[in-house]
Amino acid sequence: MPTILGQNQYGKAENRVVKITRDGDTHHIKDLNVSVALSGDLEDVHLSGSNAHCLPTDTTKNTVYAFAKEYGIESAEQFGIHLARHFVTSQEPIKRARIRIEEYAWERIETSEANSKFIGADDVKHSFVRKGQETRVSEITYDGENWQVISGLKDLIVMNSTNSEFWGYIKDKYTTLQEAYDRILATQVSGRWRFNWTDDEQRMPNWEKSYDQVKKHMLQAFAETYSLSLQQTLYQMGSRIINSRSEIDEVRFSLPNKHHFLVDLEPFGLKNDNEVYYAADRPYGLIEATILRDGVEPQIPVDMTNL
Ligand SMILES: O=c1[nH]c(=O)c2[nH]c(=O)[nH]c2[nH]1
Repeated sequence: MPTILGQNQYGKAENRVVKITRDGDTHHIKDLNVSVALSGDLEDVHLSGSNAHCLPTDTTKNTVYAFAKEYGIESAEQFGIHLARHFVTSQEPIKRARIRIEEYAWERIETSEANSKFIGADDVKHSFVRKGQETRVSEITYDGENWQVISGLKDLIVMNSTNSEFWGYIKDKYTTLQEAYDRILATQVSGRWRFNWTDDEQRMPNWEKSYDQVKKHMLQAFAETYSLSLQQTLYQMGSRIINSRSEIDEVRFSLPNKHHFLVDLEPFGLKNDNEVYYAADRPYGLIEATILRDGVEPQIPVDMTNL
């Protein structure tokens, strides 16, 4: 039976591009997920195996990253218009380009009072929390005598666009990681904290206020820590909570290291001055630890995902 080729399109989907614009020590983020779909005179590619009309999907990916550097990302729409026009006007066989973009919005983390005196500003100029609510979780257990209350959150995404280094680690024959003296540090916080309240109904913590304060201290510690590893940042976040909230004795964090790799733009004659990053989703480093008030026994389960 004869067959014909119907509608077809191709391109690289979900190019995760993060552009940091540095205005002195004030940084701005644009964080996009860009999908390219091209169509045109592509019958031969499908029917005869000739790739003479095929602009590789790999090239469409490189174009997204190179354009982020060359033209910047003013808005998703402007960036999409630029890309679509480029593909259609620069390659004869390409007649139509569809650029789909998801944008993730970030807002600045407000600084603590002590730090604002120190830096003379109300927010940390390179620390961001992704917009959109985290999920708040809690687990309450009662055995007829004692209560155990564990609260927490998941999917709180944060980023420092500077003040993060990672070097001085073990190097064996499988180590290829380059030491980093100025990298992006980003994570999706999953945290649980245990209250020391067990039975006194008169002295119950104010759960709502406690949650807001814990989240605030956690974010401030993330923003204000000059990080030599995510492990060190995690410990600072936990101890800031224990030290500022007397109702909490134990904190556990599970922090995926959301890697941002600098894109090599040299092949296109462009210098990437810590501006354009590829935001990888997997694999990721996973850093987990419990921080305890001195003298207390750990009770938060190690595998928090069941919580
Ligand atoms: O903060 C980090 N901690 C690590 O243990 C680690 N390992 C790695 O490859 N990168 C990083 N970053």
